[in-house]
Amino acid sequence: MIRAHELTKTYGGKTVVQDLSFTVRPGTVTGFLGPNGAGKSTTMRMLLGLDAPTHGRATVNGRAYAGHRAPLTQVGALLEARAIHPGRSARDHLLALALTHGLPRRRVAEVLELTGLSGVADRRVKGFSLGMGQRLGIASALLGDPATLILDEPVNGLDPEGVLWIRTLLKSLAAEGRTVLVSSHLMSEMALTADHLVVIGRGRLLADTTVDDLVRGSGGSSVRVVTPQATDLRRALLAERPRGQITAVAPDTLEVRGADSTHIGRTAAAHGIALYELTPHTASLEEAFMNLTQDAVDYQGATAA
Ligand SMILES: Nc1ncnc2c1ncn2[C@@H]1O[C@H](COP(=O)(O)OP(=O)(O)OP(=O)(O)O)[C@@H](O)[C@H]1O
Repeated sequence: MIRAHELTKTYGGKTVVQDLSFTVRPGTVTGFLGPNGAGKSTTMRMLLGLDAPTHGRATVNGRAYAGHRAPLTQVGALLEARAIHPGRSARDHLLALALTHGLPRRRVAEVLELTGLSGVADRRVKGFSLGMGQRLGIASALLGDPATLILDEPVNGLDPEGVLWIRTLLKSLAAEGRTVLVSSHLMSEMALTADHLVVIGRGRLLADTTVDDLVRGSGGSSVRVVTPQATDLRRALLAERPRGQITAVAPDTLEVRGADSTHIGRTAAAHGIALYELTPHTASLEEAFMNLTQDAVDYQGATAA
């Protein structure tokens, strides 16, 4: 379990994380999302005791990170900036980590196997691809068999097979009852991996909700209707639900928000209106994220007119 309570971080007068409170529960994968510069890495560093909050506090498994006697057995972390000695092999890197933290040697072989690195365990890290380095970072995070994992952009640099592997791994770690907090820029990937989401923008909490509720609540879902009686259907739908939003995207095509396809189909049947097409469109997590964060984006590209 991870708890952030009123976490605030100020750098040289600029507040980059502000009054952030959330709880990450065991047994689920929680996605940590936010536009570039939103404060995700800073928050993760505060959770791990690498940055001191200006105000507020963070606990992992009931204590501040620094308060744990054997932190690697409590929290495994993968941060973007990794410091791995390039001349060392993966096995030696993990062995050094295990020995300095009082962890059993057998864990080294176990995590190498788990992360698919057994075959390259004795190669020097300096020859590793980005994806292999990422796997080694995850192996290090898992070394202490921790109940909580905090991973900053773990799919960075992974190929599609690697992305699938990490998705499966994170879900199985959560299914074992662990707490898993994972940041990512890839919304489509988070939609497949996470059950719960904490979304921040400009250092503030924007949403702490399930993936389903975020998508549903974004108002992005609509139904596309093709009918030769578009005007009649629009009138019939508005008579029943005056607050519904109906946009004519072509003379015979309506985009309806605020009514599902069952309701639209029944209304059309009741008025003898023929339908040629009735297609529900559910907003993607990407769309929901854009809706939620559009006012909290620091670096926005110009939109073509
Ligand atoms: N050590 C530091 N000193 C000054 N400013 C910092 C420091 N670390 C982060 N910042 C600033 O804090 C803000 C949040 O940065 P952070 O890296 O936490 O965001 P992020 O959400 O992880 O972004 P990204 O998705 O781009 O990695 C940025 O404006 C960044 O420039």
